[in-house]
Amino acid sequence: MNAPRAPYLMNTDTTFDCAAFGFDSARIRETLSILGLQAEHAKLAERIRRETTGGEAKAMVHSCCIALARDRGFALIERNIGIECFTQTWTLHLQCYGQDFDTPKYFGERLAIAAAFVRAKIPQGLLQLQHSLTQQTLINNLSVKFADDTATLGPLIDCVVKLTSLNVYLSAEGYHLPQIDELRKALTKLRKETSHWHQEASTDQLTGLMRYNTLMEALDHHIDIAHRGHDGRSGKPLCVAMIDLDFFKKINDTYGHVVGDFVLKHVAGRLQAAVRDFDMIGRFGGEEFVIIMTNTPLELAEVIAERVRKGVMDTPLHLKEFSIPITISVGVAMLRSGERKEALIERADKAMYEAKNAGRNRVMLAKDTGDSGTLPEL
Ligand SMILES: Nc1nc2c(ncn2[C@@H]2O[C@H](COP(=O)(O)OP(=O)(O)OP(=O)(O)O)[C@@H](O)[C@H]2O)c(=O)[nH]1
Repeated sequence: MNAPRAPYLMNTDTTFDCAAFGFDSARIRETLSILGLQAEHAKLAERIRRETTGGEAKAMVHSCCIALARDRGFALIERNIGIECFTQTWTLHLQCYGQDFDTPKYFGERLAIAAAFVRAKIPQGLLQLQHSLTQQTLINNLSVKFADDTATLGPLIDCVVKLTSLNVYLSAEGYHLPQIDELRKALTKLRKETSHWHQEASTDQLTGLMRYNTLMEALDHHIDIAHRGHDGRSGKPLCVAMIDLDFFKKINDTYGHVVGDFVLKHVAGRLQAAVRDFDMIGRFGGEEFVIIMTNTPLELAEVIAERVRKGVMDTPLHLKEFSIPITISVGVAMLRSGERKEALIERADKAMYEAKNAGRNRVMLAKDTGDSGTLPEL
């Protein structure tokens, strides 16, 4: 006889797929082996069905239910599952007691029942109590039936205890999966929120570029990498470009502060379009930006800075009837051996002011940078 399906699972989307609960055939075998359940127990279970549960299942469930009803959680079964459904399922399980206990179907159904209990918000203890009452009733019945035949009674009781262990174990596992799923969902949500807040905290609201603090942290980090493992001569080249908009005050004065903000946003976009994917751009403050170029010798940094300058110059901002020409002045400096970020930024800033003094809209290199390709000594 095939094990009938538990009634209160019929209207759910629950499958009896025990693989979904992490039970493949190897784990089923392992579980049975740990619990000491073997082929002989199939025969013993069949005897138990014949002697007791086959004909007395209904009466057994009825007496167990009286005991179970004393538990406060029982009201939840009444409300969320329905007593008839619950007792029907229990009766069916008793009628098929231990049948096919070594099959994925047996495992899947018990795991799914526990999951249905979780969904119905019924405490795990109640399901465990149900198993324990079943065991007790079975042992009582068998003890009465085989009072004079302890040789038969012993293995039957052993079989009941082992099958109860299996059922209790499966109900605990079935309870954990939805709980782990919930935890996983909560964790994913938390991770998303954290990454959102991290993004918010590290991004300049107006331009979408890195904020000053994040930019400086990144610079510190990459300077460490550039210095690390070298003997003062063989570190990886790192360059920074300090960028300042030309006559930005005039733009503000002419078109207003709001348009000035649009210009800053527009320039940020141009900078991003002109650099390489791995270059880092941040807003240094007001109308100043910084590009960090890792693993980049000075000649290459100059080429990139020139591309950035041209990109901004060639793309005026079109806003309503206005076409606002924008230019930038850029100072580029390459990290020297042992140099910290403050000194590096200062040299790039100085070069940028030289670009301003030389007529603006140009790129100037910090003079004392030394040979490109290696970190020059101080
Ligand atoms: N719209 C807008 N303006 C800003 C912002 N931050 C700074 N500014 C303005 O940027 C202008 C910078 O002006 P200055 O430092 O005189 O420099 P400049 O006019 O660009 O001239 P040079 O740098 O010498 O070419 C000031 O008017 C600031 O008010 C901002 O977030 N939005």
